[in-house]
Amino acid sequence: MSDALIVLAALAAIAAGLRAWRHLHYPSFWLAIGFPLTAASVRASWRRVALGCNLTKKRQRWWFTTVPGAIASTGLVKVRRRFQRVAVDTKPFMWLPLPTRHGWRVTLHTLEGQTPGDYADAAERLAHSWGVHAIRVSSPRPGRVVLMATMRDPLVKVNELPPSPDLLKVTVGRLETGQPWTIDFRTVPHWLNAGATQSGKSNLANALIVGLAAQPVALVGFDLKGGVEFTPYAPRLSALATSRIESVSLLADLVALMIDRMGLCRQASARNIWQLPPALRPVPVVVLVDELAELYLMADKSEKDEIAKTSTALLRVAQLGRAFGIYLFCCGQRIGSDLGPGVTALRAQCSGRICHRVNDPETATMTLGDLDPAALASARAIAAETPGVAIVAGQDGQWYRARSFYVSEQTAEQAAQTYAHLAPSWSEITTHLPEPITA
Ligand SMILES: Nc1ncnc2c1ncn2[C@@H]1O[C@H](COP(=O)(O)OP(=O)(O)OP(=O)(O)O)[C@@H](O)[C@H]1O
Repeated sequence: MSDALIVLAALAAIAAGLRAWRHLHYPSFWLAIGFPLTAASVRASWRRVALGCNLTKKRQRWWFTTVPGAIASTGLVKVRRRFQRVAVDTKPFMWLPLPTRHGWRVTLHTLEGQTPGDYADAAERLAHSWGVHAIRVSSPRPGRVVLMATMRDPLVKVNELPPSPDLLKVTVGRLETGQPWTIDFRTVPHWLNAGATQSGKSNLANALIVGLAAQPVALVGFDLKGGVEFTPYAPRLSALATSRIESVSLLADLVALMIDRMGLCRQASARNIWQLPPALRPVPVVVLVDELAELYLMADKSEKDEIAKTSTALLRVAQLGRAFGIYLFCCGQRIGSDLGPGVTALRAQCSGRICHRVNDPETATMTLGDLDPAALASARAIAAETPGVAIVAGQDGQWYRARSFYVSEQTAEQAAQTYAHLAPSWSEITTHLPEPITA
């Protein structure tokens, strides 16, 4: 009887302990106990880890060494200790690790002949040596490398979409560093968002619509999936094209609007609309394109002219739109050079790149190819079970693994209804424009 009671009491104590552990505030627990232990072990193991990851260099040092001396009367060889110059393995100097929300970071001084690329190549080996989820490498200035370690994948669960009060700036998710993932059209005006079906492209577009809906911007949609994606958001859209024919005319409007704004800026001696006095400044326009490939696919030769017009107009918007407050966000399952030179030229204009899970290596290469090859490898490794995870490049010239906040169609629809009164009418925006020449 008493044994059973002891077992029960022990089980109750373990259960209570586990509950308390689950409710511990992770960062404070991490700061108080986890981080000091980890930092000590990182510092203690640095020589071995650097040696194992080929990050050391041989340097000549004055060192006490043992050399064979004279033969003693016993017949044994006497050893002598001598101070002499020998080649020793030198590890890069490591500052004290600092705690971050999801792990730690540490600054290193590179050794002669080393580049940040050498550390990026060794990142996976470093992560395995220290038993962490991932190591990311950045270089704040020449001669310095920062290793950022994440202890566990911070993208397994991301929180609710926060409000986005700044104009043309939307926090759409979280980066693997724990920082917010922000799309800021004024910093990076044009974006390519690629991903296979069910990879999370539309979810990201939903997050953008929810973030921008409350802002004084005009939203324009090109929904080449027959309107199924953006029609529910029509109350907040100023214009929506759901077919190639409608796209040709809407793009002609956008080009005419851009030319009109050019004239306005020229008259006011301004280089862009942001230099205009607020009273004269026209409303910024964010153009959302879903299924980019549909704009370029040709079923028969009769569509050739239409495609050429669409392609040229979209490219002009991408080339000149930034200064005149017209921004692009283009989504596509497949963005390959086989779609024609228009796509390749458009891609070159889009400095913001988002690559969700993709089916073909070419789309990943087209989206991220001219970035670090490691970004490409990371994009190919995105699992189907993690929709919304993407490799993101843009703002600061670096690439990151990130995950968008989950935003259901219902939430985006509700935002579109709530802020429908903020949608500028397209006819008002374009009323003073000359008739576009479509022939
Ligand atoms: N960040 C996310 N977190 C959790 N679930 C997500 C996330 N993003 C997308 N999902 C889930 O993945 C599913 C597919 O997402 P979404 O519709 O955005 O994919 P898609 O790439 O637009 O697909 P398609 O090209 O077929 O329209 C959604 O039903 C949603 O439940």
